[in-house]
Amino acid sequence: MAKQYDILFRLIMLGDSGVGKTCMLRRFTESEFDPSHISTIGVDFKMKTVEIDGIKVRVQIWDTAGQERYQTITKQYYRRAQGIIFVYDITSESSFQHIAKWASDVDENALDKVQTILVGNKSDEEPRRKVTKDQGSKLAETYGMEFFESSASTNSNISESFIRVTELVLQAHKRDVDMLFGSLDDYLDKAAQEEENRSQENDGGARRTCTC
Ligand SMILES: Nc1nc2c(ncn2[C@@H]2O[C@H](COP(=O)(O)OP(=O)(O)OP(=O)(O)O)[C@@H](O)[C@H]2O)c(=O)[nH]1
Repeated sequence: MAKQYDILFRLIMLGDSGVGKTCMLRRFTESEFDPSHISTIGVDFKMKTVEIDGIKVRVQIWDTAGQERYQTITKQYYRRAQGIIFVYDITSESSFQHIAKWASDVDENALDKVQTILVGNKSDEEPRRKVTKDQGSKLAETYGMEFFESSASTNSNISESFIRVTELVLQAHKRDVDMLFGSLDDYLDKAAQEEENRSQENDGGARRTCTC
């Protein structure tokens, strides 16, 4: 059977227990909202295919447990993610403060090239708001991330957040994607050129230090 997508990326959702990670994911992948809170145990995942600039991207989205006791397990998934969605709840100041902890865990465990965004969920809960939009946006700026406020309940900014992080991942891996879509000739020419460069370097005895 023909492949239904062109490229696969892994995204991971991180944030305190109860901020709405599972609800956001269900809203995005199944267009559903379930108001009950059944804490995720360890890690769960869902898939969805989105089309960006004519490229069919299959996203595998890992929904992690926010509870502290599962963090040894969840950290093992960080290195395999190309994109991360940090989530806090706009009605919970502590979930917002803990973003610093989630971000530092990612610094220690994730890939250098990983793309991140910050999402303040439950924007429908305006009367119970504890974290202003400005605070969210400033924190995101500090970490060099893009920022969204979303609501899984009213379906506000849910697909926008998931699609944006996928676009960022796609841009960050543009070279691989171009290679995938370039003609075989281009690919072979490039491989031959690289091979030639390598053999010239070896012949000259020159050694280069990779700074990547
Ligand atoms: N008002 C409102 N409630 C929400 C929203 N998203 C989630 N909730 C509620 O918040 C609670 C927790 O949602 P979950 O999605 O289970 O939270 P989680 O972050 O996955 O929690 P863990 O699995 O324990 O890490 C549930 O009772 C949801 O109904 C939202 O956008 N608005």
